[in-house]
Amino acid sequence: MNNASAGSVRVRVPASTANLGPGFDTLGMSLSLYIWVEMRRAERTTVHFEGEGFEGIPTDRNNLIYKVARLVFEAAGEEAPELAIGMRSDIPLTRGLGSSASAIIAGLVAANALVGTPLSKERLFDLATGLERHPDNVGASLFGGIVAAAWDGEHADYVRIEPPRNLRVLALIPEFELATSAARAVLPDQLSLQDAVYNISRSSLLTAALASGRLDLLQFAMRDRIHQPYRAALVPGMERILAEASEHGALGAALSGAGPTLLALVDREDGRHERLEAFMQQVMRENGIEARTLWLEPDLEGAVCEIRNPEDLLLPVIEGDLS
Ligand SMILES: Nc1ncnc2c1ncn2[C@@H]1O[C@H](COP(=O)(O)OP(=O)(O)OP(=O)(O)O)[C@@H](O)[C@H]1O
Ligand SMILES: N[C@@H](CCO)C(=O)O
Repeated sequence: MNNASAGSVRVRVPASTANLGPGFDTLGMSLSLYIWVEMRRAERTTVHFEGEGFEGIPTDRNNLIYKVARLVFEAAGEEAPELAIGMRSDIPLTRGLGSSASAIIAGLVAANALVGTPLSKERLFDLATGLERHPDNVGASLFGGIVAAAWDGEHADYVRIEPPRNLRVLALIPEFELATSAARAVLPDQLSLQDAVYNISRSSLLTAALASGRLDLLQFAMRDRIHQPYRAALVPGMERILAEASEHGALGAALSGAGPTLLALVDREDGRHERLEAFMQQVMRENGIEARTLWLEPDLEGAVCEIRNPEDLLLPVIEGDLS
């Protein structure tokens, strides 16, 4: 990711799914949906969006990407400059696919490259986790693959796991938005010892199963008692899909992050993909929810700096820019 003292940088960052069922705030997996962010120093901060879905997102220094870029300049001992920021994204916002985490990672990685890469990936991970408050989505977006991570309030440790080769992902994305803050507000302050043990055992088994390619264990290991049951009322149809997806060919199913997207993990060689997709769509329809499906792969690269193609700039050339 060395892009020392670049005048202008572009990064590509994958979406992610958090929790994978029981691994609440600790397990994440990156997905083959992307945000691209271009950044250069400018006389005045501007944010330029390409594509839809950014209505209401600030286009000045209040933009999330500008704010996180400032942190990098400050950590590198530089005064934060004004920035021209351009972005394009395939990641739907506020749907449980880690849009805020991928934007944070994009801002950090792009700004770091702009200053000459003074901060390590591990330092960027700490900064990102400090902003999101949990390391699951940001870890997966930064490192790619599957990430198991823990945060002590200042520092996040992690292990990256290469996803099993046969793993494919079906995402069922409802039309409605569900803010992470709203989906966290329904969670209880305290848990019983039984529920804590239930989740620790499933989450440990799930991590070991993913690391060793034991896809046969996912159905059992992806069960959860500490967040999905409380969030079920926010996502009509979720309970039935999680309970029955395996009968239609899923290896396991979960609420993606804070929802409302639902995720089924499948074996790419299983012949029941269409049947599973039809089942999940039908349950949503029966609950009066419009939803679309996307077949995705685990992303293996995480955040990468891209060489820009001069014919394919996200940022319009702005008179007076400094590069
Ligand atoms: N590219 C972006 N630029 C600026 N702000 C963004 C961008 N992407 C997301 N955000 C901010 O993040 C918010 C969504 O964050 P939220 O945590 O609620 O959902 P999510 O990250 O999509 O899902 P989850 O965290 O459950 O996976 C948006 O409403 C917006 O304020
Ligand atoms: N682990 C987080 C992911 C959403 O950002 C949650 O489930 O609330």
